[in-house]
Amino acid sequence: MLNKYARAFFTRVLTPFAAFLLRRGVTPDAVTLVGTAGVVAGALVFFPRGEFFWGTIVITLFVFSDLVDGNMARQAGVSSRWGAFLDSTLDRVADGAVFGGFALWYAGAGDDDVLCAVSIFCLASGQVVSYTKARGESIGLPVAVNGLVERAERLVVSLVAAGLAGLHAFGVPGVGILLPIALWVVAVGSAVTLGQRVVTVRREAAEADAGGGTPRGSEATS
Ligand SMILES: CCCCCCCC/C=C\CCCCCCCC(=O)OC[C@H](COP(=O)(O)O[C@@H]1[C@H](O)[C@H](OP(=O)(O)O)[C@@H](O)[C@H](O)[C@H]1O)OC(=O)CCCCCCC/C=C\CCCCCCCC
Ligand SMILES: Nc1ccn([C@@H]2O[C@H](COP(=O)(O)O)[C@@H](O)[C@H]2O)c(=O)n1
Ligand SMILES: [Mg+2]
Ligand SMILES: [Mg+2]
Repeated sequence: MLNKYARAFFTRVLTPFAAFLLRRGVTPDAVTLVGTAGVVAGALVFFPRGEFFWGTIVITLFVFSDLVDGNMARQAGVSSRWGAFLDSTLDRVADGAVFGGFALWYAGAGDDDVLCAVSIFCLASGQVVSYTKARGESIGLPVAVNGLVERAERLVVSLVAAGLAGLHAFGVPGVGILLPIALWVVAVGSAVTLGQRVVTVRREAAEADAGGGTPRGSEATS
């Protein structure tokens, strides 16, 4: 949903900044790499210590690089298969760090086994949700569904909640509950999204197989 409705807005807002970086000789790949490093550092330095406010601020400063890199590549006319691969692969790394950071907090000083497990479920299910699309497309299917909770939703819901929960450290009462709520929402939403994508791939695969088309890709039927 956010990908559909918010992307156009952020493209407009970030285009001048992307153009500025290109003029300074910065490459889209550099933005992809630095952005991912910033998200990973923000998540793994701050979240395991329960410093959710500062962790979220650092991550937010870097996570928008994921919208800037593609914007730069398109403006410069250098969009490439390598860039697409790098972007998607490093998205998985960044997501792993964010939800891994939550899991480390709950496994340590946060001391909550259930929320640790929910965080790990968010991490794993998010990766599988993305994999369904990548694998479906690799065997020549359109995978014409995005589902309830895509990556943008997973990040926005969990980071907004983490940022607000972090205000607890500044004396704001009652905000600590927001992060557990968000993690449960992302976990349930990811499970629903996984179901939506699997059902779609099953239908598309049945239609393609019935049509007698040859599956694309060397491993298509493995
Ligand atoms: C006093 C208050 C304290 C609270 C502070 C909180 C402030 C911070 C709050 C929120 C910040 C969260 C921002 C998160 C933005 C995430 C943007 C982003 O990275 O989106 C990525 C997404 C997908 O990009 P790709 O096409 O490159 O990725 C594909 C995707 O990963 C697929 O995965 P799947 O969906 O299938 O699981 C893969 O299949 C595919 O391989 C991969 O290529 O981009 C979008 O979706 C575009 C829309 C982005 C919408 C962003 C909305 C932001 C909303 C609120 C922003 C709040 C701004 C606050 C600024 C504060 C500054 C300090
Ligand atoms: N280093 C990069 C990063 C991205 N691309 C291209 O942009 C597409 C992703 O666009 P986003 O707006 O989601 O970032 C990606 O599929 C590539 O075509 C690139 O070339 N190099
Ligand atoms: Mg990107
Ligand atoms: Mg990306």
